[in-house]
Amino acid sequence: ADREPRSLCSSLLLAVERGPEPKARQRSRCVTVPSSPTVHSMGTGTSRLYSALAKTLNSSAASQHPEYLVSPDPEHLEPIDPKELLEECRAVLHTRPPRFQRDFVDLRADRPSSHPSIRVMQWNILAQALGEGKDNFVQCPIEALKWEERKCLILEEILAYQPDILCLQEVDHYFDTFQPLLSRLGYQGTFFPKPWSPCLDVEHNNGPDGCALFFLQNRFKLVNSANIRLTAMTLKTNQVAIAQTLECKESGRQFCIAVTHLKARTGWEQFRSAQGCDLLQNLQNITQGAKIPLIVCGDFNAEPTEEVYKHFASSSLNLNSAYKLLSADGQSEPPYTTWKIRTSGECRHTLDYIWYSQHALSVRSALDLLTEEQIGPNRLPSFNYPSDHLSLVCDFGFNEEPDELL
Ligand SMILES: NC(=O)C1=CN([C@@H]2O[C@H](COP(=O)(O)OP(=O)(O)OC[C@H]3O[C@@H](n4cnc5c(N)ncnc54)[C@H](OP(=O)(O)O)[C@@H]3O)[C@@H](O)[C@H]2O)C=CC1
Ligand SMILES: [Mg+2]
Repeated sequence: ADREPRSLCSSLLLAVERGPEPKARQRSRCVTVPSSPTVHSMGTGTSRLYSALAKTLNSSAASQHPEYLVSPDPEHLEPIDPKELLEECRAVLHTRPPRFQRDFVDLRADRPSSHPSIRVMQWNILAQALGEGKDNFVQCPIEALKWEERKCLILEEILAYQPDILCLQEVDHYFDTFQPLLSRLGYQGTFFPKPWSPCLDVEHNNGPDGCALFFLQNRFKLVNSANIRLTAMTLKTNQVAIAQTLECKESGRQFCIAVTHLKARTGWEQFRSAQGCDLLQNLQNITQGAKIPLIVCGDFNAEPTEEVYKHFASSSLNLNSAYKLLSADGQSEPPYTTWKIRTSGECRHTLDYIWYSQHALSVRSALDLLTEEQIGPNRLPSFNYPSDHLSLVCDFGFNEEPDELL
C-alpha cells in the first residue's frame, strides 16, 4: 500500500481491515469515496491488477464456457491483494454517489471467546439478467444496473467486510467474475445453478443463476460437500441448496454451512414450506442430527409469519435466526431485508436469514442494516447499492461448553 497516493491509501486501509470494530449501536454514516483516482497513478502492481479486473470486466469468452473449458491462464491464478482490488473497484465507481458505511453491533453478552470469529455473509446479489430483463425495478435507472459498475459495487461490499464465508443467491456471473476473482483472494468456491433459471429467458443472458458458496482456504478445510436440488412433496423443484461441512484449521472444530434460495412470489407459501422441510431433512442427515453445528444462509422468500420460517424456528436442529438479536428484545426480525419498487408497487419484506445452532454457536456481532433514509425514496437497487436485497453479515464464535440440546 505504500506505493499508493496518500489520500487513497488512508481511506482504503480503514475500510479494508475487516470493517470497523464492533461497537455499540450508532447512526450509520456516509463514507467519502476517494476522489477520481486514475489508473496510471497507481503504480505497477495496481496496473497489473487493473488489467486483471479489466479482463474480467470485458471478458465475454470466459462467460460462454464452463470453467473447465477455459484454459487456466497463470496470470489469472496470481493472488490479489484485497486492498488493491478494492482500490480498483473504487476507481471504476468514482462517478457513483458515496456508499453508506454500516456498523457492526456487538452482541457478545460476555460469552467467553478464545477462538477467532467466523464471519459469514448472506446476500442475494440480484442476477444481472433478472435485474435488467425481468424484475421491473421501475424507479431504478437502467444505467445503475450496468454490469461493469454494478459488479464493482458488489465486490466493494464483499471486500469491505471480508467474510470468511460468503453465501450468495442469484449468481449469474460465477465463472467469468466471482470464481476467478474470489479464488485469487483465497476463497474456494462452489456453484449450483437452478435447473431452469429464469435468466435463460432473458436476451443476452450470461447463463443460469444459482447459489454460490465461498470459504477462505487458509481458515477452513472442506470435509464434504452436497449440491441439493430441493423437492416439494417428493417432486423435484427448480430451487437448490449447497451444504458443506468445514473444519476450522486453527481449532479443528467442524461445522456445516448451507446456502439456499427458495421459490419466490405469493401463492407459493405451501411450496416454500415443503422445500424448507426437505432442506431441514437433508441438514438433519448431514449434521448427524445436530451433532455438527450448523449455519444456514438464504433468501427464503418468506416473511417470518410464513410456515417455512416456523419450521426452521421450531426444528429439532435448535436453530435461531441471527438478525433477531439486533432487535431490542432479541425476538423480532428486522423490518426489511429487501425493498424495491416494481410496476405493481412498493415491496418491503424480510426474506433473508442466517440461521445458526444456538447450542453450539453464538453471534458475537452483526452488521446493521441500512435505514429508510439511506435506502432513499427510489429504494433498491440504486446507484449506491447494487442489489434489491441487503447483505447480512455476522461474526460467530463456538460456545466453549456447548449448551445441552433443548
Ligand atoms: N428457460 C426455460 O427454459 C425455462 C424458464 N423458466 C422460467 O423460470 C421461472 C420460474 O422459475 P422459478 O425458479 O420458479 O422462479 P421464482 O418464482 O422463484 O423467481 C425467480 C426469480 O424471480 C424473482 N422475482 C420474484 N418476484 C418477482 C416479480 N414479481 N417480478 C419479477 N421477478 C420476480 C425472484 O427474485 P427474489 O428471490 O429476489 O424475489 C427470483 O430470483 C418462470 O417464470 C420462467 O420464466 C421456467 C421453465 C423453463
Ligand atoms: Mg431477485
